[in-house]
Amino acid sequence: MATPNGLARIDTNGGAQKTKKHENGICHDDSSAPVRAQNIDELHSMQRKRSAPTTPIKVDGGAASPFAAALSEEDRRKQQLQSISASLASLTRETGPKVVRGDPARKGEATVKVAPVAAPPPSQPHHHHHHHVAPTISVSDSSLKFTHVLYNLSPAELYEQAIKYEKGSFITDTGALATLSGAKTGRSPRDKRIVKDEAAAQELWWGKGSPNIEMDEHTFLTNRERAVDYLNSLDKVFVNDQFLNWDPENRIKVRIISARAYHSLFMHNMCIRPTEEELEEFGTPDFTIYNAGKFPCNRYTHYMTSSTSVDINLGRREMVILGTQYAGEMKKGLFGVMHYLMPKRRILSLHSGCNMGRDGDVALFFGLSGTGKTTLSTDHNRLLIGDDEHCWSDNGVSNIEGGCYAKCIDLSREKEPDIWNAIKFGTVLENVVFDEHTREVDYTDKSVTENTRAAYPIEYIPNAKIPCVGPHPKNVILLACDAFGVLPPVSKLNLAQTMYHFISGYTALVAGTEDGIKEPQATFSACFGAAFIMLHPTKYAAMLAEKMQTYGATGWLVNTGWSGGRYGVGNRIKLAYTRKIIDAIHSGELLTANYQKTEVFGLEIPTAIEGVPSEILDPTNTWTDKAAYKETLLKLAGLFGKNFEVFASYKIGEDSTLTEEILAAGPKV
Ligand SMILES: Nc1ncnc2c1ncn2[C@@H]1O[C@H](COP(=O)(O)OP(=O)(O)O)[C@@H](O)[C@H]1O
Ligand SMILES: C=C(OP(=O)(O)O)C(=O)O
Ligand SMILES: [Ca+2]
Ligand SMILES: [Mn+2]
Repeated sequence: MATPNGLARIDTNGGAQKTKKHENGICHDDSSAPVRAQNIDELHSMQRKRSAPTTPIKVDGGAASPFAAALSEEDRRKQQLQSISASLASLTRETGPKVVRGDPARKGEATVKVAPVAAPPPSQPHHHHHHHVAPTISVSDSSLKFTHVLYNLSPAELYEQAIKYEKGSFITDTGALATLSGAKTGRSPRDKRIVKDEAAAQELWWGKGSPNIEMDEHTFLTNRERAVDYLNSLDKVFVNDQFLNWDPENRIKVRIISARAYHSLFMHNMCIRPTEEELEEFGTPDFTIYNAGKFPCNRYTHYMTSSTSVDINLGRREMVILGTQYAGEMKKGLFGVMHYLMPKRRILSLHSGCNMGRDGDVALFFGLSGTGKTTLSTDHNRLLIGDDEHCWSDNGVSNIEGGCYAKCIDLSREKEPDIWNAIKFGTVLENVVFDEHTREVDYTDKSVTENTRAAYPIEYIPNAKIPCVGPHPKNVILLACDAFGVLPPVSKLNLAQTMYHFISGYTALVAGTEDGIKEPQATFSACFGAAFIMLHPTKYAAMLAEKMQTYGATGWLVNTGWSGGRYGVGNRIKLAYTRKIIDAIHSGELLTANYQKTEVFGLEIPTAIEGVPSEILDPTNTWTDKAAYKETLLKLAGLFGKNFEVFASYKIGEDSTLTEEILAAGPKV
């Protein structure tokens, strides 16, 4: 099998061998073709060329079969690059830069040979003239420039790009790509803008409490131009063409144009990765992101409060990112778009994790950031459908994404083995600190940020359910990390209570993590994801109520936060106990348990759960200072009531009795 120079199994035959292999139904796998390369450089160039997944269809140069598809590989590439060039054209220009495929650093290699194929200015004829034509007024400088497109590179290629060109990129001891996101290590919800055109003014939720801060079309175009100009000024850009939503009927095609290999690898992991065939037929994307995050926004345009601007234009189906390199901005930006597109199709978009038991019982895990969606949906005994973003249609649930984005602060192999093991080659590790020499990551180190993250393809979790779809949910679990320590570890909710808590979207986080005890901060985020919803929360709530009723799903409220006192006095509920509670929900054990009702919040709490000390199930037992407990409980109830005031005047669904029941389902102060 080994070739004469000892290099076994490398196809040096330019792909021609591939077509030969199956001739007459016989697989000539053992035939060793002569090495055609004259030197090692040539061999390397062939090896790279053959293996590059940037060639989405049949290997080029292979014996062109008379039965080949109508569109030649070259024409297809040409179309693809023209479409990217059009993407990169600003609005005042007729064309973008001349985009070519491949890394400019690999001069003279085959990747560059595909040549300038960008749309020529309309005044210039396509062919015949090889002499230089002076630019006309309709041609700007940028359309004369070459921008190399690194199109759907593989993780290995993206590693090389990141390590070679991006400061702060390193390979960790387990093979992950450690990288830094720059000054922003979390999302910037206050800098997110939505273009309020006529349709958006009608359809979206605006005003008090809404996350949608308006932007006019002109300001959007100013920012878009700034982003496009920045991207065009670069030698090379990364382009990802991928999908969102595993439901084949409701799949969305997205294109992400970015300046960093880190961003391209992140989206490679987080979106659904197309097969070669799917990429071949990709066509025009439904939505495009221009990520110029390394470049600040123009502070002199309207609406800007900082150098960061994340702008969504639903009409143009575009998103522009300036002044933040935090990669989560892209994934959550697209999630916002899905929160608009899916309800139009009567599909409910959910900020939740999702998993499924071996006998098909599906659970949803709603919750704000840090409450446990990723941790609890990643369960060794169950199939993972997804950790963060889903759709619930008439056919069941589907994951929107192709990957997971786990928090890794204090990550341990013992407590979260599946996430731990997913941090390997291909995974993006953001803002972690590691040993300079061993490259061993210290997950307890918060010196860059507490929001350290790992982004990995969902198949890195051994029991991922691929395709990531499942039947209608049986359990709807609302997660709240209650730093006040007064919510019970688990409560069973009726439908009205489920809606009340879904619309409230409560969690409480600790203000600071150091210098002693600080007051926990209550956060209310409608639908457990106010930052991403586009319509009024009651629209999503009505859809959820209808679906839960139709399919008979049970609601649960799980406190993954404090017990036995507020933050600083009590302790965070042990993850092992929360897992036992979740197990009892999945198994059905909790449906038939004995319940008692709590004061103020009126929650039904079980008296016993296998594997969990019974005394922790009722917070009145765990607080030693009973007066402090009551005071804190009333304080939190007051915050809930105040938050819900804005929703009191809205009707939920067609039936006004449900609305009244929901209003009555809140705490009584
Ligand atoms: N009882 C608990 N339940 C869930 N998570 C817990 C618990 N105790 C500590 N944690 C930690 O809280 C974090 C939850 O974060 P994560 O699952 O990423 O949240 P989300 O996906 O909702 O943003 C993890 O770091 C997890 O280890
Ligand atoms: C990516 C995010 O989601 P989560 O914290 O819910 O995992 C985020 O909020 O930036
Ligand atoms: Ca070839
Ligand atoms: Mn998560």
